[in-house]
Amino acid sequence: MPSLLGAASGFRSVEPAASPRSVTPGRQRWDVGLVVGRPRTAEILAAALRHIPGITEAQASPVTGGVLVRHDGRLCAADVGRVISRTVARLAREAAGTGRAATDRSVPAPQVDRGLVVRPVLAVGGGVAAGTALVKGSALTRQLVAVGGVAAATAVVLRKAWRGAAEAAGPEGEGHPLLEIVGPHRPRLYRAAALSVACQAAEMALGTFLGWTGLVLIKGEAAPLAGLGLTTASAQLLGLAGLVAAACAAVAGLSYASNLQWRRLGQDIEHDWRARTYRHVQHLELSRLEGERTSRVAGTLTHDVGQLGAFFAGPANDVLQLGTSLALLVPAFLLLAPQIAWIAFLPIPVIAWLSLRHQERAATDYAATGEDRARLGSQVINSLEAGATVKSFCTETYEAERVDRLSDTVQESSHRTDRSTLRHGETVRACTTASMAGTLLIGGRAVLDGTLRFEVFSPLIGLPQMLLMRMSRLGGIADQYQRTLASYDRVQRLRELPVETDSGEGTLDLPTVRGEIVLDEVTFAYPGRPATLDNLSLTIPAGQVTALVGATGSGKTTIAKLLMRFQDAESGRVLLDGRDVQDLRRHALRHAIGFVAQDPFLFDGSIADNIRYGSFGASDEAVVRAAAMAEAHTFITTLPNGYDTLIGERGAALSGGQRQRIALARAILKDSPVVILDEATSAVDNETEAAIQRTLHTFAAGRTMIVIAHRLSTVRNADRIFVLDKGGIVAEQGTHDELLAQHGLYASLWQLQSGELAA
Ligand SMILES: Nc1ncnc2c1ncn2[C@@H]1O[C@H](COP(=O)(O)OP(=O)(O)OP(=O)(O)O)[C@@H](O)[C@H]1O
Repeated sequence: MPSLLGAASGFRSVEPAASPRSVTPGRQRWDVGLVVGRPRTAEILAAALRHIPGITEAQASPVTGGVLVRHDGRLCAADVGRVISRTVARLAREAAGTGRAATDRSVPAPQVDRGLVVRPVLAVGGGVAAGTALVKGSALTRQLVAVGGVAAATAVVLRKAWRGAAEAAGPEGEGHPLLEIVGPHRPRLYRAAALSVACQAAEMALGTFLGWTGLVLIKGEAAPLAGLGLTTASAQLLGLAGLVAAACAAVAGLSYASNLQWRRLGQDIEHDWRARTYRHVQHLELSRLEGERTSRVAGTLTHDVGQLGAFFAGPANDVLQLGTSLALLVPAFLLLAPQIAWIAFLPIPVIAWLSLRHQERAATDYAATGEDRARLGSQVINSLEAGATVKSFCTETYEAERVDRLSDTVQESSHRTDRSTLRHGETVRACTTASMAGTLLIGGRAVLDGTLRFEVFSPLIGLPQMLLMRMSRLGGIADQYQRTLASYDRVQRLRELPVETDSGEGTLDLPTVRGEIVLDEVTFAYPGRPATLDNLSLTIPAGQVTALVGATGSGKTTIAKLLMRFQDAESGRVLLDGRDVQDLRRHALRHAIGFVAQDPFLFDGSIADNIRYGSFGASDEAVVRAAAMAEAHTFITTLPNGYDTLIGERGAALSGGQRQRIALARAILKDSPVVILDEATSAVDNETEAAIQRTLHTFAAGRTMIVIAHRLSTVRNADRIFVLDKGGIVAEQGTHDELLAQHGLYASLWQLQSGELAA
């Protein structure tokens, strides 16, 4: 284990706070305040957790303080919790400073930062020089030293902010998170930036022309215009009218063009990230996808991705305009009125420092608010989807209270964030106002003293005000920046989930697939659960109907999942026509298998669209044929719009049996050599099921069909029946008659069910 001292240097007091955010089988999310803003600490915590046997993956985010841990069956949820708490506590203790050196070789030893030596020397040298200049120098030198001090402070603060954000992007980051967000759209970013700079310059010019106009009215002339040959006051006013009109037009045109570019950039970024992230989500391993809350994933794809674009559509433009104002104004002031430059720009480092501090403090709040919102969204969707269950149990009030409680939590965390954001905004505003007053007073005194000419001071009064007004928006910008980083972190976490990859490149020629399936000593366990299948071996012959029946939870569906590679066996092999399914491309394998799940999913659309799903080129006739085979045609034709009937979300406008028949028709239309029907007709009546079996008899010819069912009448005609018991053990096998003759589990189940039927 590493000594954690190096990572945590710089802590004064550290609370070992670690609280669980969500715990699901095999996966936990925790909030660890200790790592917020401390990338190296986060790195070491993750490395330490990864060392623990049973923990398969650990990530810690220095932006949000979120720690994600995945573990296998060796650790139960409580063990993982204890391990995280203990590790965080140890990290905190070592952070407090034991004086021991880092010992873990897995974590790189801290590099000696040359800057740590050079920077203090420069700072002391600069300080001595500045002090001497202030004591012994002329008035002008003193002013210049003050301006230099302001500029240096600004540079230090901004540099720290930029580096802090870049470090927060993590060691794998290509650069600053904002540049990573922009990605391939940098050309548009540069175009938008150039237009903003031009627009800002035009605005400054406009401000100057207006200042000159005031000067002409008060003093009778503006010296710079006299140099252009405009000697009389009226000629100067006329010239200024033209200049102001031209500057106004330039500002309007450039502002329109730059805003358009920024907005386009925001939309491009949003579209790009959404498309890329959604594509990634579509290719996630099914087990990973099932481990994530749907509403959380949906929230990331909508709200968080939207936030990435929104930052560039608005605040990024503001930052650039601010930068341009600074770049133009600072030299102008230094050149024309160095006496008042320091007071005009004093708020800049102060505001930048305040913004930075606000950003650090708000990071955790934003992450927490985001999580609370995700939980609320998930609960709302769950409650709405469970409408019938809620009403049947009369739990409307209970559900409303659950949402109320979560909403209260969101409200509280939002209040906290809002309070600190507003406090920050108002502090910034107070600083800018104080500076404006200071510029007027000190500049005015300099004019009265005769050390500053009124003609010079007058046009300059308005310009810093423009800048400082803009600076008052820094609070909002820092707020948006923080939200954007938090959103980016959530998007990245989603994109870090592993996608399905093909370990083998094997393809299948569908017409030649016979469909023999062999499970050879297969063992499989879901994360954090005991083994579902324990050394299971069975052979499903090609071209026959094989049934899997048995106790609920005995692993029948799991066998189907292993065959389709929704999950992979821990040991043993699953073979299709003698080839290990892991050597085949997943798409090739899945094209060869038609699957009707226990709870089939129907999309919001027409019946025809749903049957055609996955076989998009199928003709109308083929759709009708498949529906007829699934005994669905008759009920479909009785609907007012027939095959064009819209069935609502998840097929809500159909009965359970009708939904199953649509799903069956979809699998029939796929026309694959292997078909798995997992309780595919459990919701249809006996008569319809008998009819389906008659038609499926023709369909099954030459295919391998696996039928999973609890209702034994569904499987009695199967060529072979496997009776599974708990732990995925084959308790009995044979035909219906053979199994009855064995007087075992199957026979007693049959007696029970046929007795029920007869009763
Ligand atoms: N995604 C999952 N994560 C964790 N455990 C799971 C998951 N899916 C299934 N299980 C567990 O695996 C075991 C086998 O489930 P499976 O669905 O294969 O059983 P089954 O025989 O098809 O049951 P049934 O007849 O009720 O449909 C059960 O104990 C179940 O709780």
